[in-house]
Amino acid sequence: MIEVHELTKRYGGKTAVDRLSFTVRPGQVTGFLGPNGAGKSTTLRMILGLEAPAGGAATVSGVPFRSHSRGLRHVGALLDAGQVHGGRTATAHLSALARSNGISPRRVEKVLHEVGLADAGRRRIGGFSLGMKQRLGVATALLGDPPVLMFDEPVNGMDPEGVLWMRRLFRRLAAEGRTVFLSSHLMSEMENTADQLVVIGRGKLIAAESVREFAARSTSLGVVVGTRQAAELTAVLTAAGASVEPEGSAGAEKLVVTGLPTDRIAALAFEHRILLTELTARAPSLEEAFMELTADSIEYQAGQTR
Ligand SMILES: Nc1ncnc2c1ncn2[C@@H]1O[C@H](COP(=O)(O)OP(=O)(O)OP(=O)(O)O)[C@@H](O)[C@H]1O
Repeated sequence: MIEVHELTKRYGGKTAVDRLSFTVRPGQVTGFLGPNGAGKSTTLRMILGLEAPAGGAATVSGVPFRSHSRGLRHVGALLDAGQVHGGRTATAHLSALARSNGISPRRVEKVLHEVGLADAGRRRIGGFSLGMKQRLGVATALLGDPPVLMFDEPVNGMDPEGVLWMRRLFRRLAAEGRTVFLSSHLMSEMENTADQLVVIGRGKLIAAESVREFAARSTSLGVVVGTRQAAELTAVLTAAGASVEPEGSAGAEKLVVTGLPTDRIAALAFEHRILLTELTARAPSLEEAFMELTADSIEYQAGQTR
């Protein structure tokens, strides 16, 4: 469990994280979402005690991270995969961490195998691709078999096969009862992976809820109705209070109806003996819901000066 309470961080006059509070529970994958510069990395660094907050506090399994001796056995984190000593081999890197955290050296082979780097253990990290460095970062996070895992933009630089592998890994780690917290600026990365979402913008909490609740928040984009009796149906639906627009060109056989639910549209069509060829509620994608919700908190937008 990760608990963040009123966490605040300022850089000069700028508040990067603003009285942020949320809880990340075990047994689930929780996505940490926000546009670029929202304060995700800063929050993760404060949870890990790598930066001191200006206010508030964060605990991991009930205590501040710094109070955990042999930290890797309590929290595994992948923050910046590029930040490893390039001259060392993967095995040497992991072995040194295992020693200083009181972890059995046998874990090194095991985690290298787990992340698909079993054959690369003797190679120098400096020659690794970005995707391999991400895998090594995951191996480091898993080394101490910790109950809490945090990953900052983990799929950056991974190929599609690697992304799929990571998704499965996150799901499995959560199914094992661990707390799994992943940051991303892309909703599409969370859509098939996360159970819960913590969404922030400009350092402030925007939403903390399940993916399903998040999707339900966004306003419906209307119902697409197909019929060969478009004029007749338009008159009936308009009389019932809906607004009706032809989809695409005027005179089309598809209409976009807002202001009435699908079952009411179907009932009215049935009553007036109008045959429908399609009846589809247009739900916005999670990506659209995310963009709608964070639109006011984007720092840098193309074509706009602030
Ligand atoms: N060391 C620093 N000194 C000054 N400002 C900083 C520092 N680190 C972060 N910031 C600022 O704090 C804000 C939050 O940055 P942070 O990296 O936490 O955002 P993020 O959500 O992780 O973004 P991204 O998705 O781009 O990584 C940004 O405006 C950033 O410019």
